[in-house]
Amino acid sequence: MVNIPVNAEIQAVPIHAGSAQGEAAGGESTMARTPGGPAEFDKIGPRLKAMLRAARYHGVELDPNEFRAASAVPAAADLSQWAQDAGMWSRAVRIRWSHLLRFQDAGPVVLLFNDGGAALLTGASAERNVVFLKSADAPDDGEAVAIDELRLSQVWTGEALLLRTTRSYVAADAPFTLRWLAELVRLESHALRDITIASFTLSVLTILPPLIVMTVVNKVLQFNSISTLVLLSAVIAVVFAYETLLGHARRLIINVVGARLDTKLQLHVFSRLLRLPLDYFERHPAGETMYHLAQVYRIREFLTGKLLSTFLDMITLCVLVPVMFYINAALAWIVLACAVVIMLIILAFLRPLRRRYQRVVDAETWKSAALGETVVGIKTVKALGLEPQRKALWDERVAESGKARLAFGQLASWPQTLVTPIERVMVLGTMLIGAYLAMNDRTGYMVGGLFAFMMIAQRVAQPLVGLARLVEDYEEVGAAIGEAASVLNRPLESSSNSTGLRPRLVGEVVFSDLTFSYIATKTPALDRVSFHIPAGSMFGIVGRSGSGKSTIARLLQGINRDYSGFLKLDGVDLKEINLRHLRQGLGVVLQDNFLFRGSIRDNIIAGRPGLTLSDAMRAAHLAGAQEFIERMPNGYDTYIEEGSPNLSGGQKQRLAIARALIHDPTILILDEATSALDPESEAVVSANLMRIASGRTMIIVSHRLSSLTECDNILVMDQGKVLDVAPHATLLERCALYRQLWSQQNRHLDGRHGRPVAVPPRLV
Ligand SMILES: Nc1ncnc2c1ncn2[C@@H]1O[C@H](COP(=O)(O)OP(=O)(O)OP(=O)(O)O)[C@@H](O)[C@H]1O
Repeated sequence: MVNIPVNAEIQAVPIHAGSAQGEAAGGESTMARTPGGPAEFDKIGPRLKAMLRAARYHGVELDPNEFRAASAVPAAADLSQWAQDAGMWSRAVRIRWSHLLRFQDAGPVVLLFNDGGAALLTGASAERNVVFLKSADAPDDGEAVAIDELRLSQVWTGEALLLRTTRSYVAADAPFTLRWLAELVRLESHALRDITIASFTLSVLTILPPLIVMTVVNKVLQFNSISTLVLLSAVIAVVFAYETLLGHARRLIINVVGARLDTKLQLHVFSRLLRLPLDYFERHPAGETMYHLAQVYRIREFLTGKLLSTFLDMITLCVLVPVMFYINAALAWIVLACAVVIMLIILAFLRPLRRRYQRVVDAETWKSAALGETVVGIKTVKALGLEPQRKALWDERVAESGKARLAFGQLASWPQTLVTPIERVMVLGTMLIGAYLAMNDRTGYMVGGLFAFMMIAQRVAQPLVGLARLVEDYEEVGAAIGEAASVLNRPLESSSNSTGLRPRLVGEVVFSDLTFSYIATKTPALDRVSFHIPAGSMFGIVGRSGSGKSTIARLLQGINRDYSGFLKLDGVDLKEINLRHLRQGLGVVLQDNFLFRGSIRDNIIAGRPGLTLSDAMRAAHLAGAQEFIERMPNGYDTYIEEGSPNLSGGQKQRLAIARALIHDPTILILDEATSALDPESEAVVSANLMRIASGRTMIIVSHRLSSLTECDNILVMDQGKVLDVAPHATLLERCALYRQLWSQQNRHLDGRHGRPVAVPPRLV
């Protein structure tokens, strides 16, 4: 690693050969991949450190756990990708000394060193011919060291990483609006420029055939000029060949632009969807969300289809309209007048059409919600024989949407009906008037001109009508943008995944005077709740149904953050902690856990980087799942379908526990995780609880008091308030509600219905 002495003027830079290599290889790659354990600043290698500091200067907190290295020593490209993934603008560049001298007041630039180290370039002085470097380890207020070209060249690879916050609207946090879409299109300006040039050229070429026809009629036919005919044939052949090639190239570019826009839109939509708060998904049916998001495809089709083709048609118009006036001004005015009338008709229908279309959107939303709900709840539908009711609901929703579509279609056909005769007048009317004018023309040139005009008028009519229709289509797309925005523009879970503190988590939890109410509820779910969970302890939460147990677990996961009072994790306010960092330190097992389609191994690893089969086996062993997995035909490669129908409830639950344990979380929350298990499965999980708990804070929410007796402390909740916190034995003595719950659950073991005699299961 290159050590840059603090408070030193120009001096030799000592190099500890190999040390950084080792640190980078050992420190970065293992830390970056260590399951769960948040990488600590001190333990990561110099290149990551330098990047963290440079990003911090721009207000962005990079996460070392998200760094993906292709090689042991982090390469410039990987580092740059890391910053880009966090939403920053970053480039890995190879630059010369003379360029370094230009970084006088820019933000820090990361310079990579030959030995795997790195430093921050914080400024430069062209007069003194030095740059100012700071070691990645130097304190924030430490002075930078002036280094000259010779000394830097001994250690520097010539590579630098430039970073800044992105200024583009096409950023992950930007709202989904027309402006955002326009910016998305603008980013394709090179391709659009090429398309425009090609279209303009093609438009110019379209003038030639009518002019040639005019010449053939006026000159060749009238004067029998064979040589002119031959020349015109040659021109036509060249024009056609050129037109064909250019048309092909234009289609190719349009295709590429379309695919790129499509990809960007889809990536953006999905990344925003994932960052919506859980609250949103709890309040909106899955079908509704999916329908709204499906509207994004209509927007994309509009952008790359109608909008683009109308834009190209406009180029054609700009070229053809002057030619039309050149050939015959009177006829040209007739065409323009017709176009204006068409435009007025379509504009008159816009408002009523918008209203009817809104009804279609509403009906479709309800229809999709019913479909989604039925698919998600199909087990309940079948079990309770609710098919007729669901069918009746579906029939009703389909009828409503059919009615709305019919009403819209009927109204939408009116402008079409009114526009068609005017379109005909535009073409045929001009022909008749043109023929009349030609008959009275004494020059003899009018006939050829009329042919040419007819050919051009046909080409002009289409774009003019298309332009009018674009306004109508825009209404629909405006509605589609509104629908997609109604999902995508909700407040996100955190302003950005790249902000917030990333403290080292130990597992101490403190609730102090915390009050929380769910939206649109009157009574608080938690009312001035205060308690303390020491790091590494086992903490139980009990209480009647609705007393606020799961709400405590939700707040700990940062699902809801709008509470009053304090919730601190290792002394840091939870609201200040980076959400992704927080959840990486947590493991959560719920009563009903969703397993994804894929192998058992994939489900346990759940796509976390750097984890292998042996990590999955270790977690499965800890969760008591190893034995049944090994008995399965394909062991860890056994395929699980969506919703895991081929696993029992107990097996599913143990897999979920293994999945929560694989990244070695600092805090493990079991929210009614064993409540629905059969006694045998529960016994297996309980038997492993102590082993699972070792080295971490365990929070167990449970109705079954017998599974909490080994806890260091048990919190008794009632109607959102803390009733008591104490170990099992103490609670039995002093907490009436706890005693009552205990005796209710163990009545069968105690004939006297009084003092508990049940022996809780031993946890081993
Ligand atoms: N998403 C939500 N939106 C609105 N209110 C909610 C929501 N979740 C819970 N509540 C309300 O908050 C209160 C506490 O609920 P919570 O789920 O925390 O209780 P609990 O003790 O875990 O209950 P149970 O043991 O039945 O799971 C209840 O009155 C419940 O109706």
